[in-house]
Amino acid sequence: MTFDQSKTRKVVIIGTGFVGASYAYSLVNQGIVNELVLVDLNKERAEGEARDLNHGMPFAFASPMKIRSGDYDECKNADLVVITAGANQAPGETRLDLAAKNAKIMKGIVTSIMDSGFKGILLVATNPVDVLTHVALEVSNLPKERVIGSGTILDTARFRYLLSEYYQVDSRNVHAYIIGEHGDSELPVWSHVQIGGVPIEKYGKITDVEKDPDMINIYENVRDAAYHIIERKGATYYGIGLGLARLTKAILYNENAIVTVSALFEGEYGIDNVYLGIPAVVNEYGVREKLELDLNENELKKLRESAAILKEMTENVMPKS
Ligand SMILES: NC(=O)C1=CN([C@@H]2O[C@H](COP(=O)(O)OP(=O)(O)OC[C@H]3O[C@@H](n4cnc5c(N)ncnc54)[C@H](O)[C@@H]3O)[C@@H](O)[C@H]2O)C=CC1
Ligand SMILES: CC(=O)C(=O)O
Repeated sequence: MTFDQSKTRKVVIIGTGFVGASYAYSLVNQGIVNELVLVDLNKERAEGEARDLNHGMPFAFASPMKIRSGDYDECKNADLVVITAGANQAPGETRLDLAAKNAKIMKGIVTSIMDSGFKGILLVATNPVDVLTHVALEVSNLPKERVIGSGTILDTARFRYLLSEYYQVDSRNVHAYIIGEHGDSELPVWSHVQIGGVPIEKYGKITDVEKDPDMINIYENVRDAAYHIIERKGATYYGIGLGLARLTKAILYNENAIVTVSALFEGEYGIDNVYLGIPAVVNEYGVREKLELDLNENELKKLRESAAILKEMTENVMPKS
């Protein structure tokens, strides 16, 4: 794997807790950026993370990176700013329970980013990610293509992993999407699941995939994965750290990659003015296009229900200007 190093690629991470630090570590391992700046309310923490990461540089696989802690002025010439700051879930809490608290934090952070003169792409991971990406859009006034949420990238990865374990095939040969809310109302697009290009009902010799107990169990384990991990270790971070690195590569290397991000719906699937997880083509300009999946009636109904939940929550917490 070699990357074009002729261009400087600068990323600023806002929030260097579990998620921000895991993402930074993934970037270092994959050598995706040249310059990485860590910003946190807790400046000591950001500085400590920067020092620790720098000490791994002699072991890094790719070209050396410049890593430092800093402040919002660093966003001015950044290609990408990734927001991972804010409260995470306590055991038993839903992502939506964090909405009011994190919307206030998001407003302050995005205002500071924009005050720097930032003109790049904003990527949001803070939960509830769909709601907060919409807040980031409103506060930043950036074009909608350039305000992206990590959406269901992690849920889709969990889904592919669990299917790959069940069928004992490489997860990279499983094609499957989770769409809608990154949260309790998310849904699996069973009608489009393929193993090595073969539809799942044929591959798995299943008559009705939506009613199959093993497949329902897989979906429920995807939906509830964060709860299961938070009960055991307090937070989730490696999976999303790698997912954010994947999105970073898609953006900074103009990959036109199809990834399940949270993007603004504007009438697609009969859904308007709400951010939701959907497979989309992502490149250096942000979201180039959302895929128009041929959803069945049940999937469409569930997607619209998920959208309605998020829309109401977004309206409730959207900061007044
Ligand atoms: N989108 C996804 O798939 C996932 C999202 N998350 C979300 O990521 C967020 C962060 O989670 P963790 O890293 O585990 O939390 P954490 O508590 O470890 O880190 C949060 C960091 O944000 C910083 N912070 C708080 N307010 C700030 C502000 N105004 N400006 C700058 N920094 C500020 C804190 O000082 C802390 O270092 C949570 O909302 C969590 O739910 C977590 C996992 C997956
Ligand atoms: C915490 C969270 O959003 C997740 O692990 O999916």
